[in-house]
Amino acid sequence: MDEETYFPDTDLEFSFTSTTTDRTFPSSSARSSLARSSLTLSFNDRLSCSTTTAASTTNFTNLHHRNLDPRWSAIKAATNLSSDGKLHLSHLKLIRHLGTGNLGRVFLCQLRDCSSATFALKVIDRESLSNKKLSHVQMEGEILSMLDHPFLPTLYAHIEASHYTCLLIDYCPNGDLHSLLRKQPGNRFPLSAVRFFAAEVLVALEYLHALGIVYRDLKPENILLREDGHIMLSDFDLCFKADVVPTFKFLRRKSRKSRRNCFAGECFGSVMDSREEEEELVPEFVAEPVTAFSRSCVGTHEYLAPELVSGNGHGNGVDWWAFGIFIYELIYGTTPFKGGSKDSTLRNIASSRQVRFLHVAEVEEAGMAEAKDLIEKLLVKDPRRRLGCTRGAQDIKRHPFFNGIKWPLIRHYKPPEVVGGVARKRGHGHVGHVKRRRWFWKRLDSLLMRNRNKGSLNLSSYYDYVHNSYNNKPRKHA
Ligand SMILES: Nc1ncnc2c1ncn2[C@@H]1O[C@H](COP(=O)(O)OP(=O)(O)OP(=O)(O)O)[C@@H](O)[C@H]1O
Repeated sequence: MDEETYFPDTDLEFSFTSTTTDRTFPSSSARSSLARSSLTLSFNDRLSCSTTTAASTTNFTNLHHRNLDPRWSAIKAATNLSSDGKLHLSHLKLIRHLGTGNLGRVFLCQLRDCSSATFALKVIDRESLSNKKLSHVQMEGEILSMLDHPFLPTLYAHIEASHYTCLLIDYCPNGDLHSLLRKQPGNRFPLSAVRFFAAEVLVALEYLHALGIVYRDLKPENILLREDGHIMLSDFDLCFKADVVPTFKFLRRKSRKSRRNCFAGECFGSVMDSREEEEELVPEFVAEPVTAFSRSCVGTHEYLAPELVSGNGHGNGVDWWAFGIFIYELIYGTTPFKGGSKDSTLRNIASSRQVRFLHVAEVEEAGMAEAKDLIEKLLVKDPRRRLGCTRGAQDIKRHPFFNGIKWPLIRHYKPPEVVGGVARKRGHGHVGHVKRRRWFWKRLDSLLMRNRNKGSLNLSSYYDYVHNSYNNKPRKHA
């Protein structure tokens, strides 16, 4: 059946008309009132987007690291039964609205034939977007299709249906890091939790940079928490892509050399061992878009790097600056250059004012000296001298703040136990709650069916209603 024809009969339209959002869901509710917005002034980056032509494409690859994930198998089973071998919206059942972003709405959904396979479905109505926002949609789709990393979303399917672009990605049931931060005493995470979240974000950024992707929108709001408590970076619409030319760079590293004293060409095991420190040049593989260059001013005010604010062009260094702001915010509950207004924040960033640390008694714990040192090295105003800008994430990983982290094992680390950290398992009360809502939706659906019989539906007016009732002034992109 043609997508155009069956689309209005799916649950999707059904939920567009719903006025219910799960207010207990941490990311949708908290974000709507607090989330800071990202700034987009111009968009003239070098885009290497391919145009989306397929009516409906499913992103399958046997090489994906989640290949053995039951959700892939469930999708494969659904598409095997599909007449054209593709996933369609009719395969999906919407459960509830999770949140509304700059580009579209996100729904929790499951496969009709496999209720245990849950996903997040980002639905973008292309007809309602300006050309600039359409380019962001294209960028987000393109970036998502490139990703294969445990701390980044998996794109299970990219469905083009009528004027909707739908992206099926991992569902993160534990909300976002900004909401979680706001639940902590004093809005601050313990240093052990900061180290954990920062390390995972660092690894995700390293991966993006190795693909030539500069993220440009790092902030706690864009870090979602998976079911297992590990992070998932989201929101790729402000990224820009550059060519990465992997190179070998030579690092100066101190090493201890042992010298044995030999006599007359004879070496004795018992002779004195003298150890001395020497500097040696060690070749290191760097895959970092160090020559990436863009002039667009995008991001979130408090997180903008000075070179972004000045508009003189920027590269990968903006992510390392934002990484410094991010660590600061997780430790202190606020950002270091925040002023009374957005303008004064930007002025503080652009000025020569260096980062200052708050004096909070509870914050002074073991490891703070290393944390402050790392923040200072990341918040260097001149990107040429900023940690990470020349040799990438390797330099940051080596900083003493991250001492003891076994980087290859990081995805197996136990996430920190913080206040409100892991969603409670659904008990009977919750099921009842969902059932009540379903009943409500059913009524809406029958109302819709009656309306449909009377004449054509006006989706946008329903959308406006839904949109306005969900969005009580989010911290939006400026
Ligand atoms: N994979 C996901 N799992 C759970 N909730 C999600 C997921 N993706 C998005 N959400 C929720 O949906 C909301 C909207 O997300 P979306 O990515 O469209 O916009 P956003 O994060 O507000 O960013 P922007 O407006 O900058 O594009 C988010 O605030 C979040 O609460």
